[in-house]
Amino acid sequence: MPISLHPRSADFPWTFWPECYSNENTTEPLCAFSQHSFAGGRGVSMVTTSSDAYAMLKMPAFSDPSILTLVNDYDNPPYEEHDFPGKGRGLVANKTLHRGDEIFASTPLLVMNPDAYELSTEERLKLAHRAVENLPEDTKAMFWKLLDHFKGDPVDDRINTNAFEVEIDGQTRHVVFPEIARLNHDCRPNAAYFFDPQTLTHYVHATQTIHPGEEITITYINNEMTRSKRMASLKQNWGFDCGCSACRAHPALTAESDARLLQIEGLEGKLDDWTDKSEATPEMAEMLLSLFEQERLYGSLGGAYKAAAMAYSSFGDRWNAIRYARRSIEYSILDKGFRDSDVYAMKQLASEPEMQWSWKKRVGHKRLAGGCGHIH
Ligand SMILES: C[S@@+](CC[C@H](N)C(=O)[O-])C[C@H]1O[C@@H](n2cnc3c(N)ncnc32)[C@H](O)[C@@H]1O
Repeated sequence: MPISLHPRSADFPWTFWPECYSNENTTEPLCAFSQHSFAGGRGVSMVTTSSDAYAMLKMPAFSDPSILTLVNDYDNPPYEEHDFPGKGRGLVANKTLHRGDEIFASTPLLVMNPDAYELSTEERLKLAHRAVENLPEDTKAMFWKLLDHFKGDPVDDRINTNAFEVEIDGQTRHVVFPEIARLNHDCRPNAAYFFDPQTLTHYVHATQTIHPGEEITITYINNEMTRSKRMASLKQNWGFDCGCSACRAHPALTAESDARLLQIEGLEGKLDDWTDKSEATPEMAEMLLSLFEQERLYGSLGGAYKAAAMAYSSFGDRWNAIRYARRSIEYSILDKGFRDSDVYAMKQLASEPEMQWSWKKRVGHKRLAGGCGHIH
C-alpha cells in the first residue's frame, strides 16, 4: 500500500510529493522521485529508496549544475534518423565523424533501482508509471517515442527495450537515455559509449571514421564472444535475431572469425599471467592487436594496447611501452571513460614507465619470437 515519506520542508528538492511502496521484502520503501530543474530543465525521475535518492542529490550532477552545460546539446546533431527494415529506426551520420568525435553526451530521464523488483509487479509498475508521468512534458514525450519491442506494459516495455545497466556509487541501476536508445546494435560497431557516474552523463564517441550515410552503431553485448553466443545473448536479453554483417556472414567466414576470437581469449589469458612461469612476450601482444584489427573490434582496442604496453614494459622496452600506453589511453577513454582505472594506469606508464610495477618484470624470461626454425 502507498505510504508517506517525510514531512514536507521548505527546501524540499523534488517537484512532486514522492509516491512510495514497501513490503516485507524491502528494507526501505521504494518511491518515485522527480526533479524538473535537473540538467537545465530536462528533468529526471528516479525509482529508488529515499536514502539513495538523497545520496544522489549530493553528486556533482545535482549539486553543481554548471558541470552539465555542455551536455544534452542537440541543436546541430551529426546524424539523422532513418528506418532500417528489420530493426526499426536508427541514426545515420550526416557528416564525416573521426575517431574520438563526440556523438552524444546525455543525462538520463529515468533511473530505476532494481530493488523495485522486490515490490509486487502492480506496485513496481505504479512507481514506473508515476516516474514517467512526473517528467517535464518535452522529456515525457521523448520517453513515449522510444521503441516498445516486447509489447507488454507500455512503460515497463520501453524501459526493458531501451535501458542501460550502469553503476552509480557501486550500485547497479537501469537507466534510460532517450537519444542513445536510438542507436542500433552491431557486433562490429563504429561507436562506443561509457557512463560517467559523477555527472550522470552517458557519452557516445566514434571509434573509427564514420562516413556520411553510414549507420552509427554500438554493441549491446560483449562482442568478443563467438557468433552463436552473441546471437543467443541478443535474443535472450534484447529479444531480437541479430542481422548485422558479422552475424550474417558465410559459415566459412564465421568459422575464421570464431577461431580468431578464441585465440584472442587464449592470448589475453597468457598476457595476463604475471607469475614466474609466464610465457607472455611482446610478440604475443602484437598478435593480439593484429587479431583485434582483423576482427574490426576497434572499441576493444584499448585493452589490447594496454596488454601490449605492459608486455613491452615487462621486458624493459621503454619507447614501445610508451607508444602502446598512449594508444591504449586514446581508445580506453572512448570505451571506459576518462576516470577509468586503466586509463589512469596507462597515463602513469606513458609518463614514467620505469616507475611502474610491470617494468622489467619479465626480463630474463624466454622471449621466443617464432621464426623459420633455422639455426643461425
Ligand atoms: C534501443 S532500441 C534501438 C532503436 C530502435 N531500432 C528503434 O526503432 O527505436 C533496441 C531495439 O532495436 C532493434 N534492434 C537494434 N539493433 C538491431 C539489430 N542489429 N538487428 C535487429 N534489430 C535490432 C531491436 O528491436 C531492439 O530491441
